[in-house]
Amino acid sequence: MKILTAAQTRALDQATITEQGLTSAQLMERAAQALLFWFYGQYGYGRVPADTLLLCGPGNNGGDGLALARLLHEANYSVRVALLPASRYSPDWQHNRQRLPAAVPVAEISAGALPAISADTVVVDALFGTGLSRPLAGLAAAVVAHLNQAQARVLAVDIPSGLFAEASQPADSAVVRARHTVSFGLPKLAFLLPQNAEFVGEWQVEDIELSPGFIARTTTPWHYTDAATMAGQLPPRPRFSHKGTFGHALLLAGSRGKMGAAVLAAGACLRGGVGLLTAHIPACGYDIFQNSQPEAMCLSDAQPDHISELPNLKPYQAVAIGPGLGQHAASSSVLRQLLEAASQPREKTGPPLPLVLDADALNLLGQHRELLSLLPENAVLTPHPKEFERLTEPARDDYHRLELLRDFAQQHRCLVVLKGAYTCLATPGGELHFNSTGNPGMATGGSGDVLTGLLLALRADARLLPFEAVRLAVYAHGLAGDLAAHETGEAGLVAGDIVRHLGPALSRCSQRAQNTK
Ligand SMILES: NC(=O)C1=CN([C@@H]2O[C@H](COP(=O)(O)OP(=O)(O)OC[C@H]3O[C@@H](n4cnc5c(N)ncnc54)[C@H](OP(=O)(O)O)[C@@H]3O)[C@@H](O)[C@H]2O)[C@H](O)CC1
Ligand SMILES: [K+]
Repeated sequence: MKILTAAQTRALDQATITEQGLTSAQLMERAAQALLFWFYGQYGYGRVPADTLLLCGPGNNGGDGLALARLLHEANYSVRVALLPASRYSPDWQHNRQRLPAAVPVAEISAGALPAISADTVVVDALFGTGLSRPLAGLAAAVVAHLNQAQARVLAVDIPSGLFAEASQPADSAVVRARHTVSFGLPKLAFLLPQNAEFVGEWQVEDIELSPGFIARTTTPWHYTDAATMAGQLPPRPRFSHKGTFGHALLLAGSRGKMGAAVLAAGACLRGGVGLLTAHIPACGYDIFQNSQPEAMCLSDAQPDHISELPNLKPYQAVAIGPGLGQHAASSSVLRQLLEAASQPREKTGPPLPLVLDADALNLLGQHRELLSLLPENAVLTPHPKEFERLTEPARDDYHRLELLRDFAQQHRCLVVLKGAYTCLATPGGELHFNSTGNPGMATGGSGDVLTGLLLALRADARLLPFEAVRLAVYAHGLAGDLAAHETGEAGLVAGDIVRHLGPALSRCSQRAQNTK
């Protein structure tokens, strides 16, 4: 699914109207119907809230609010409308103002007459949408402050008022703190950034049949990976396949006290469908590893507590390094040797050896930035924001972090998985793909090691292109976490639960699953 700018969204509106032979008021009616269904979903037919207040601005966002007020009134909700005065109202606002039944109370907001809002009022925030052209000030800001103070349940129409769709607003500007946001057609970039979570609340996108042709023609760096994107992305295993078909992966992981990271990554790699897995681990971990991962082969390092040797890379189709590695100088030297070896083309024309770098491998890269120039094309890096900062610089805000991320992936021609609530995959071509799966239960030790193992398995599978493999791994990892949380709850979820659910998660992304549905 694409994510468009506010300006592109306006053009999308126009294209939809033209292509489908609609009036703009008819498109607005679709938006209002979608909002009505949200109310039905929340309150059913019999349990309507005692007091629903619609705050309506002067543009089409306010027009949506006015249309919704009519529909709610017709559905026997007790509604009242408060209008923000302006010198100009959009034509569709005027149309819906006229259609509002006289029985619905309407008041004009003024500084001395802010609408009454109690904690029991359900408030629809239809003040400003994607037409916001500057931070809120004056009366509009006063209304928002008044609303936020009331702690009422707020539904934002399209986007919380005062929030820009794809840029930061000044730190102290007024923005509605919504509990729910119902948006139309496509998600907005703003919804995916942690700095906006307090405003956006729970969000959902409702289909109002916006022009698919226009969306397909429109270019954007931002994408949202959802179930529809991922259906059929994992190719079926051919009947006459053998373990060599799916690649032999090498995992360099573990140090004294951190062998669990190696075990979890290995478990994920095996559940990710790899043909063969060899783990190279410090000698202290040999029994631990062999006992817990009998399906994997194990190479023991000469050093008891950390990795100091790079095995011969010839047998392997992909290598991951980092989980539980530690930051010993000898392990740093192994990382350097690995990068040097991987940056040489394997065969004369073939692609470089697929690499996955995680955890301490990233910290070591941050300490030795000269190594960045050795990264082979399409190397996969999986930093969380702090690790990413060590590779680049502190970000001013979440939008700036996205710029740094995009630049880094383009400059080093690598695939960067910036981990978070909406994990963002940056490609060498400058695209940013936000992931939709996952839950806060996955914010627990070992969860990243599981992702590394799964990435290793899918990068070893030569049937998948580098970007496809990484996007699939990120999505399936989050989905496995979601499936696991159904059983354990979020608090009770541990990384091993994610490993156990990788199989079902991957099969939801497989072609066979799609065909049999
Ligand atoms: N496909 C869709 O997404 C659909 C969206 N719909 C809804 O339409 C809005 C966008 O409507 P638009 O009229 O473009 O914009 P707004 O309603 O957000 O507001 C525009 C008016 O507000 C003024 N404005 C802007 N910023 C401020 C501010 N800081 N303070 C005061 N006034 C402001 C602006 O005036 P200008 O001076 O900037 O010209 C306009 O008067 C979208 O969000 C959806 O809710 C459709 O209904 C269906 C399809
Ligand atoms: K709004």
